[in-house]
Amino acid sequence: MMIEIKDLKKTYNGITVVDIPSLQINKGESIGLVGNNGAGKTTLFRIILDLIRKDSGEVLSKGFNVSDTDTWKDYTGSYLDEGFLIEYLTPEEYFYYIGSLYQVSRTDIDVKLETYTDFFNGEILGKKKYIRDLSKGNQCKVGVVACLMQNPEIIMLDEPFANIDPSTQFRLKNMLKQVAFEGQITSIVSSHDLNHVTDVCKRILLMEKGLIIKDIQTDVNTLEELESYFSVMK
Ligand SMILES: Nc1ncnc2c1ncn2[C@@H]1O[C@H](COP(=O)(O)OP(=O)(O)OP(=O)(O)O)[C@@H](O)[C@H]1O
Repeated sequence: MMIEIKDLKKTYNGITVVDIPSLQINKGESIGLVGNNGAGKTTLFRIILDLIRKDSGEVLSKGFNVSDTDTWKDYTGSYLDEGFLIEYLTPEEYFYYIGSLYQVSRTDIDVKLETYTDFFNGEILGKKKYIRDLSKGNQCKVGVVACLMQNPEIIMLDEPFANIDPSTQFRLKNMLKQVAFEGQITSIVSSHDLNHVTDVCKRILLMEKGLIIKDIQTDVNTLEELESYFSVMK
């Protein structure tokens, strides 16, 4: 078991924004998290990463409570927003810094960066630009690649497709599919793009008002099922 959630509740001003009595995510699963604006996806991510306080319940990562332990940080790669980057560094400096935290040498970082040449599309490396001066989409690319540089056992990405161009979406999908195919890395990816998540993720969690109202193993009918749910909601 990679992640286990028990009796989790979070409220803001008396309104419940996350309410998950029980959820288990197994090692190697690829999870797509969908739900309309305000459904609670980002809040759930932040609770799993121990970035915000929950009202009750617990999140266990490989059996250990994320609020009481730090070991999960060694194998958890996440990119939720630009706040996860260090904006006064260039992308290279940032990748080396991440490498130094995770015992990955500069040479190994350079070798890995070679494999992202197409993904970066000539706009990230060698530009002597600080991360703060990159476009939002390019910042997202840096954040996603930084996650993968950490040799993580689990990656968590919040709307990674939102600001990236169609070619990069395609490449990111292939990267995530590869990760899912290899089955070594557990992934949780939120998206408003139902095509992307059903294409990439083998299991879809649908959130509405803090609740997980559908938990589906992706099959040929899943896209249609989700589309009909969201069209009813309009
Ligand atoms: N710091 C906060 N104070 C008060 N309410 C908050 C706070 N953070 C989130 N919320 C509320 O919690 C609910 C869930 O928000 P959340 O950002 O988790 O949704 P989401 O599913 O990620 O939405 P989106 O698709 O728009 O990113 C929303 O109603 C939001 O307004």
